[in-house]
Amino acid sequence: MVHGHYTMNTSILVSKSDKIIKGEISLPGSKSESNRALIMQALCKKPFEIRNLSIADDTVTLSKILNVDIKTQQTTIDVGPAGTAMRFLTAFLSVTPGEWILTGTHRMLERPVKLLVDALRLLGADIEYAGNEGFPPLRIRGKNLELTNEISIDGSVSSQYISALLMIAPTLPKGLILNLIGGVASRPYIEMTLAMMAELGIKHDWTGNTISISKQEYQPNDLYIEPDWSGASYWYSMVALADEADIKLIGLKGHSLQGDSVAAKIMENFGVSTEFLKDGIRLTKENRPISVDFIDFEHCPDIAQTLAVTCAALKHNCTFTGLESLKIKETDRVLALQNELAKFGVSMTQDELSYHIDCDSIQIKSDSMAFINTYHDHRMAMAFAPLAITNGSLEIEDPAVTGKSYPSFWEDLTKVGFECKELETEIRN
Ligand SMILES: O=C(O)C1=C[C@@H](OP(=O)(O)O)[C@@H](O)[C@H](O)C1
Ligand SMILES: C=C(OP(=O)(O)O)C(=O)O
Repeated sequence: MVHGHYTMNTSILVSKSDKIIKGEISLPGSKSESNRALIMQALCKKPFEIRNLSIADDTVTLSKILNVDIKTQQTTIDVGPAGTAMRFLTAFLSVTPGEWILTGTHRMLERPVKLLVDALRLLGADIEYAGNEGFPPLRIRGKNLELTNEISIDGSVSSQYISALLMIAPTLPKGLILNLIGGVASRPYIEMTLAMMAELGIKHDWTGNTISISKQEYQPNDLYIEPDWSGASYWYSMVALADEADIKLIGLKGHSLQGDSVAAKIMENFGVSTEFLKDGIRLTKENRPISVDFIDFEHCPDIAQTLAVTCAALKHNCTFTGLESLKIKETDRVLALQNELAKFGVSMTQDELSYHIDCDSIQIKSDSMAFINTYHDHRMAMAFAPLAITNGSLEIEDPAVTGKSYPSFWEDLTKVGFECKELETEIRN
């Protein structure tokens, strides 16, 4: 069985002998909801429980930081590759007494935090760059933030900066008035933050571009974490690529806090029907022509790779927009997609803010054996894996990378008839 502990120098051979997928899958809890719940639990003076907390590496890391490292006053806090942990902790540690160095993986030190640091400094935070200006590592001295209660932030780069500020807002001496300028990217994630805060009694007002939160105490209330819709997107892709499919994803709901639940609507265009059941959702395949040639990912950036590979596998030309934030995630995801799709003769060309997936020179053949590089990005591995259905098999670099959000991914593939064989190889770059 393929599960869990891979070394860096492995790849995985994923094969599928037919185009039929059937089974029941229990996805991990949402990492976004989990990481918010953990921060709010740490900010709440009274205890409460979090049920179905994600098993994602990023969540395990954040939980250990909050429950062990900070409580034992460790100076160096290492978030690894977890972007939400980095951004949420930048704000959290700014109001937590102590002196902290906040750092992460090599890639984390290339992911910008300047807009968030500038905003926190305006509030009175003591943060210095311990490496390059604008990037982690950060030296943070936690204190009361008393300079002002009204600031502006550019909302077009990452919603994580805004979520980070909002979660500490009720604990600030005069609350927070946050003006969003320059647009709002990944908006559903901000709505998720506010909705989860509301579950813990925190009121807010969002009028126009201004979110106001007065000083309030988080009220304890047990939280339930819904399964991960971003992880569900790979199952939608598999169903879209199959000739025959019947997949139940346990626990998912139609009305979700997760913006990536829009996958159900987008994937309808690729012949995937979603039936909402009491205890989950059921995906089935209808063989009909694809009915979409333009998709905007501004508010669901994490499923862009899934859709790019789905289009490539189905030889469907499509235009994507809203990919700006992909360049500052686990890797430059646009570049990574361009490189890996090119291996199949699929191009992804930019025209101002649009990207065209062009499959006219495609070479996906059942006898060709592709090797997919994953660039330390869980979503590269998971987005390409469904291609085993149309390609017969493919080899994917560094299977352990999926642990960031979905550690049981390969094991779940084997449940629906994929063969996943771990291979010892040198990582090919
Ligand atoms: O707040 C969150 O949980 C997230 C917000 C999004 O980031 P951006 O707001 O930077 O797009 C998303 O891509 C990330 O995976 C999780
Ligand atoms: C972008 C992601 O995560 P983060 O920004 O939290 O590292 C992701 O999971 O796709």
